[in-house]
Amino acid sequence: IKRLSEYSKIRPPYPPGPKPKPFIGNLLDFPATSKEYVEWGKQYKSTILYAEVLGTRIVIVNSQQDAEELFESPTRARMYSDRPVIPIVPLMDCDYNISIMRYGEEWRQHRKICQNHFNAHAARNYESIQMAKVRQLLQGLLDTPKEFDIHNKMFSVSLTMSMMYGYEVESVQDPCVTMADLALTIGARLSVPGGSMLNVIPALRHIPAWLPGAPSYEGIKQVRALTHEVKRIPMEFVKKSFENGTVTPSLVTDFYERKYTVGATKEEEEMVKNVAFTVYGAASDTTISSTGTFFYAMAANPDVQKKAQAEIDLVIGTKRLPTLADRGSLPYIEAVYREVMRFNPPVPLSVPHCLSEDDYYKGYFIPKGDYFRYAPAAMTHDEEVYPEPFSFKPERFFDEQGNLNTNDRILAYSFGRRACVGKHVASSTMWLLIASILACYNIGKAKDGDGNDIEINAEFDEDGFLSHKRKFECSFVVRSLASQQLIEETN
Ligand code: HEM
Repeated sequence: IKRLSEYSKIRPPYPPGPKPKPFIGNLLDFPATSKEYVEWGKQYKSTILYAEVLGTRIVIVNSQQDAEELFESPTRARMYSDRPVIPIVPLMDCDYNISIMRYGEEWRQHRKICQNHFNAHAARNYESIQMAKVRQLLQGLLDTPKEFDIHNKMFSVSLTMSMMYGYEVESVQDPCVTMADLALTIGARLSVPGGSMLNVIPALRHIPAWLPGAPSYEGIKQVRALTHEVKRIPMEFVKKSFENGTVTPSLVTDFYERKYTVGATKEEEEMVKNVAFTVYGAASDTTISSTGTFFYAMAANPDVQKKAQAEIDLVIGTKRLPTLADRGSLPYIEAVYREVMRFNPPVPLSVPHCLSEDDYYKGYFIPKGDYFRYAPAAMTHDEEVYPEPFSFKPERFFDEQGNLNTNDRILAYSFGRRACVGKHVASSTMWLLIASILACYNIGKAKDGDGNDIEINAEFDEDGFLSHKRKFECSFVVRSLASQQLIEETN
């Protein structure tokens, strides 16, 4: 097709999608939620779709098969691994972030550090921190069960800060947490194509801020100042812990141990810091989202919960908490984990990739420079693959003989060379959390003042990047005195 179109100068069409309006394109009809992509797919009878927003061309893939072909086939993987240039990113001092780096040598070197520290084998090094944080979570749920949302957040951010810096977060009000959250929220809002005029017309940055019509720099300055602090505070902490002899193992402290003994270059130091800063943003909210989905799924599906608890009681008993060594012996818990990640992929519409060369696929033209996104939420709700996709059914991951089936690919971690490099850490964290909470707690509906069940809404909210369970109430009741003692003894 490529040769033919070059020869005839007639190119194949873009994939189907809604007709763009002048200048704004599809800004007004661009889906606000991932469910709408499934509808678009049905409406335009295609698993590959096309839209334009303020001059940015966006291709969206709704099917796993297409995503595997485009992101992973040896002939295409490289072409689909770049990230779009977002002009506002360097102005906010956010170009340290690996997940938005252009595909190239700088990204490759950072990715290598990530792979060395988060591959399947290395991920096991984090088990003692994961266990300690899960136990703190269990204790928090015992002390103030109604505050399960806060415990969820505390678990995720304290785990990440501990793994990266050995930094002990005291509360979700820790300045490092509040500032990072604010920087990520404002930064994400400004980084989308329509988030700032600087993304649409980069040359506007040459207009002095005092001139009428100049773009606003308020948000940019705020993100820059917050990013500076979020980088400074944990590094100060690491420095002090070396001075005071109170260092605990973590990615950054291990690096400095090495630097002070065998030496390391300044470039390596910068890269390790960049990895640690990136992981806070990449790991925290995604884990919070997955845990929120798990809490909801258990409260709304008591039968699933009972089945999972029966398996834990049979295999582990009630005298100890689960460990990662139990993972292979608890297939139903494994299926609950897979179903949590399927039911609500935390990033329902992927981080944008960018095409580095023109491509021709399924008779469509996909030009170089296009934003390329895939919709994991559309894939994990494909009725052909997952019948009754909006029901929470871990049973879908078993074969007819009652063994776990081979569908163990977690689509929420994405495809190809930019796929989540922390997926082994994320997987063990989520598994341990699920097994430990089910071992100790019954999650159920909360009661109102008259003792009636409070119904749980089934809604999830999407902010353009992440999907989170909408706020709901539920109860955490410790399963037995033995469970309570286990929690208290281990804290
Ligand atoms: C449930 C938890 C998690 C989910 C669902 C998740 C999902 C994702 C997704 C969808 C991407 C973008 C992939 C793409 O662009 O195609 C990503 C990138 C990334 N993730 Fe995760 N993630 C999780 C946890 C983690 C953890 C625990 C770490 C680190 C320990 C991590 C580190 C990263 C990094 C560094 C990137 C950027 C990779 C690159 O651009 O080369 N993530 N993740």
